[in-house]
Amino acid sequence: MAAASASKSREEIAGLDDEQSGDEYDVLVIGGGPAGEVAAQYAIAGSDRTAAIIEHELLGGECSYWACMPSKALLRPVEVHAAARNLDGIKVSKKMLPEELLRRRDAWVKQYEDGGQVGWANGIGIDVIRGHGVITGEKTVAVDNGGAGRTIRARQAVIVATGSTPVIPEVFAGTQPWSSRDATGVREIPASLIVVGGGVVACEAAAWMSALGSSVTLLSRGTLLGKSEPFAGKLVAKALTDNGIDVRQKVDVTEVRRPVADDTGIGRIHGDQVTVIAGGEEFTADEVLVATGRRPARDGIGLDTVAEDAPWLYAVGDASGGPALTHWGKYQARNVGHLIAARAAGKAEPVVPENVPVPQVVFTDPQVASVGLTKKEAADKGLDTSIADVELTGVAGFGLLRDDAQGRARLVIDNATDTIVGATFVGPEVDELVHAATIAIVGKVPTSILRHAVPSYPTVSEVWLQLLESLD
Ligand SMILES: Cc1cc2nc3c(=O)[nH]c(=O)nc-3n(C[C@H](O)[C@H](O)[C@H](O)COP(=O)(O)OP(=O)(O)OC[C@H]3O[C@@H](n4cnc5c(N)ncnc54)[C@H](O)[C@@H]3O)c2cc1C
Ligand SMILES: NC(=O)c1ccc[n+]([C@@H]2O[C@H](COP(=O)([O-])OP(=O)(O)OC[C@H]3O[C@@H](n4cnc5c(N)ncnc54)[C@H](O)[C@@H]3O)[C@@H](O)[C@H]2O)c1
Repeated sequence: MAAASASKSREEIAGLDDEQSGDEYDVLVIGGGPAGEVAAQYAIAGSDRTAAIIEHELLGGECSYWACMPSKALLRPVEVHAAARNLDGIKVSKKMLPEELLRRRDAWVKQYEDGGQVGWANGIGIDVIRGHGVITGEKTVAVDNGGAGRTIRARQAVIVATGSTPVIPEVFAGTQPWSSRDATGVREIPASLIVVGGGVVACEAAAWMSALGSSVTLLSRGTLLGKSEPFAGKLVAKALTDNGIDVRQKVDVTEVRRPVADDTGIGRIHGDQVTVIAGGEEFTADEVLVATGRRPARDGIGLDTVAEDAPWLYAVGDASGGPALTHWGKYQARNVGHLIAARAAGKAEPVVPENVPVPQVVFTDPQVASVGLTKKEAADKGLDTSIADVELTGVAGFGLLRDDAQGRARLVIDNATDTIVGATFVGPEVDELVHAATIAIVGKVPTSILRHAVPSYPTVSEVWLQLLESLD
């Protein structure tokens, strides 16, 4: 499943097959993750324009096979198990079933086959071209598929949707640590695992690897989920610790030692025991997962051959450098697709509002569901705000969810407009709560009006009543 050879030079790729260099599409997309797929779809929808997606691995991208889908397929049973273990009237075994969990993961990643996605693309008139795409000049992309190769021209637009790659700090050089692909694609469950990082991948992966039976130590340079409201990281750290994970915060990794093995296949243990020195202490484990962020995959795709502001060149998804989230990439892709379609049809360009808030759900237990600005981000922007804080335990519907339910919610309100600019909910199953806040922010609904949005009893949404009344 490795990428088609990227080792040929751009000149070699460009000259691979002159016979096929007459290929043309209206829209060419490099990278078939969720953002690339949606951009292609919207760019040609309802027209006779043509589009092709160039993909060097699996159509569907990181999200479908190595990120969102497998991680959530693994985390959902963990959450349901915790809920069932904490509900009077239900008795369940303390044990999870690791082999069954991995089978569920395999089903959700379609056994790492992309036939379904290719069928979808072809069904809506998008061609899928296998190979590694490199921009070689104006509106021109060379495709290296390890064989003849092709040079393809775009009549209207080239969209870069190449995703992102993990950032591995220098201290891990030569130690072949696990990346998020190994954690989501786990085949050999290490008896002990060190997770380095305190962001979303680190927290989620610590949770599912612990449920699979690994003894997990999490080493975070800062506090957990440092980009969120501080209470989110605190509640998640407490829950991970209560579940037997050794959480160390504010420790820096200064040294890593490990003899590596020949077999470093995805999800296999990559070598002998690893020793990590962090915060002056020595930690030893069977494997180490590095989850220290990602960067846009923009190297080696020929962007240096063209002006980045060329009017025919677009970027969507993680490759754009915006928030690295599937739903955000798809939102960008819908906007870019609509824009390309409008330009092709000579119609007015669609208007995209400014400051659209970014939502995110971290699928730990408790979950962290947030949108827009944190209290600190609002203060940094110079906004005069009011803060509504509520313990979710005071909400009847929340208490009914499970006997151990703990959580907290916060609204950040801009006093100048009396509208919400940020919201965070932390607790089990709060994921669906956040969209109400997203709608309130996008709709700029004043809190005086929101008071007339009556939540049903006894649902968790009653937290909205308490949040708004706490402002009085
Ligand atoms: C472990 C993990 C869990 C995550 N969970 C969530 C989640 O729950 N919710 C969420 O919103 N986000 C989640 N994310 C983030 C999400 O996966 C990304 O934001 C999303 O995949 C970005 O989509 P994309 O289309 O921009 O890029 P990708 O999904 O990375 O797709 C890019 C595609 O381009 C291809 N490609 C790259 N270069 C070339 C080239 N030169 N030629 C041809 N093809 C190329 C790649 O093979 C790939 O298929 C998670 C990330 C990780 C790591
Ligand atoms: N549920 C979701 O929405 C979801 C799930 C997983 C990933 N993602 C997205 O994928 C992207 C990547 O996730 P991530 O967790 O890798 O990144 P992140 O940016 O969320 O977290 C990176 C973590 O690594 C730490 N770090 C950075 N450099 C370090 C270094 N040199 N040494 C030690 N620690 C270091 C940071 O302090 C931070 O805690 C994010 O944008 C995230 O939002 C989303």
